[in-house]
Amino acid sequence: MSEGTTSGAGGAGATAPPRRVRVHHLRQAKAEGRRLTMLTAYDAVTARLFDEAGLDLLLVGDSIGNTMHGHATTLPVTLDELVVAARSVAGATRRALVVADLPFGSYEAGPAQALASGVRMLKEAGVAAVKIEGGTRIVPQVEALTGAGVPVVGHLGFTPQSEHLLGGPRVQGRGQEAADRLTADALALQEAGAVAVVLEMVPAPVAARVTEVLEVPTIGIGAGAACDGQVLVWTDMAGMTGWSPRFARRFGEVGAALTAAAEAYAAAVRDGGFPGPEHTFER
Ligand SMILES: Nc1nc(=O)c2c([nH]1)NC[C@@H]1CN(c3ccc(C(=O)N[C@@H](CCC(=O)O)C(=O)O)cc3)CN21
Ligand SMILES: CC(C)C(=O)C(=O)O
Ligand SMILES: [Mg+2]
Repeated sequence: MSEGTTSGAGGAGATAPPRRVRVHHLRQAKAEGRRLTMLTAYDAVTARLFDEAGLDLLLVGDSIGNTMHGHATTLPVTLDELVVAARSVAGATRRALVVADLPFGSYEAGPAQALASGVRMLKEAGVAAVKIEGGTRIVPQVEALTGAGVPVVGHLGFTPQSEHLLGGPRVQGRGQEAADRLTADALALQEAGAVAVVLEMVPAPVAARVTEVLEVPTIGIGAGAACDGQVLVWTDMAGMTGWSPRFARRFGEVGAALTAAAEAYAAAVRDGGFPGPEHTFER
């Protein structure tokens, strides 16, 4: 889905902003067979880089808890924390559609709670959609958000906010009954108004079937190649971590590059090579 990166085609000049990806483009991309690309981002620095790289969607994930705040799970992340991160991402993004997770405890109580949290994300952070975990049990929340103009992305399969209930990071939807339940959940989310559904740690044939029956796109993470799009946690994608889930691929060694830059800086300070005359105000 890269058509929006060619800006200025209408004669508006080289400085015309790229066309913004919007929620109605998601179904359109699926119908036209264009794969959707999504990465997490937690701050303005990475959001600008990923937006310039042409990513279609950026997810301000509650994985910020693991990746940036050093928690073992996503559970401690608060709505206040995620609103700050989402505001940074949305403010630094020109083309990508920005989606923010609603964190654990900010939507489960019911439609009113979900709506209050979703409205904060659009009003205070300026994102275009929110993502919530769960199927049939959160349909009232999806309906309330959608009805109020807050687009919702669903999230099925392994849902990290329920990891204690699920017994850890486990593949979900194995076996006929579980696969049928997952498919029914996906259809229920779409019926309630979800604009896309993330499938995490789902057997590839099950994700393929869900992708086939849905009109809205599926975005997979550990869910095989048949999904309409893919999402990864950026620190896994860029090689920032020692360990990553099996479903992630390192597309770079940014962690090693950053360590090398920091070492070079420290060495130059120690040996007097930095700052040089060009970095110095003589008067
Ligand atoms: N860095 C990072 N990457 C992620 O993809 C991610 C997060 N953090 N935090 C939020 C959730 C949690 N996720 C996780 C967490 C752990 C595993 C894990 O331990 N997987 C094992 C076993 C999987 C199995 O075969 O059952 C693995 O080896 O990949 C997977 C996904 C995915 N999300
Ligand atoms: C792994 C993705 C889908 C997510 O929810 C997150 O990064 O929080
Ligand atoms: Mg998440």
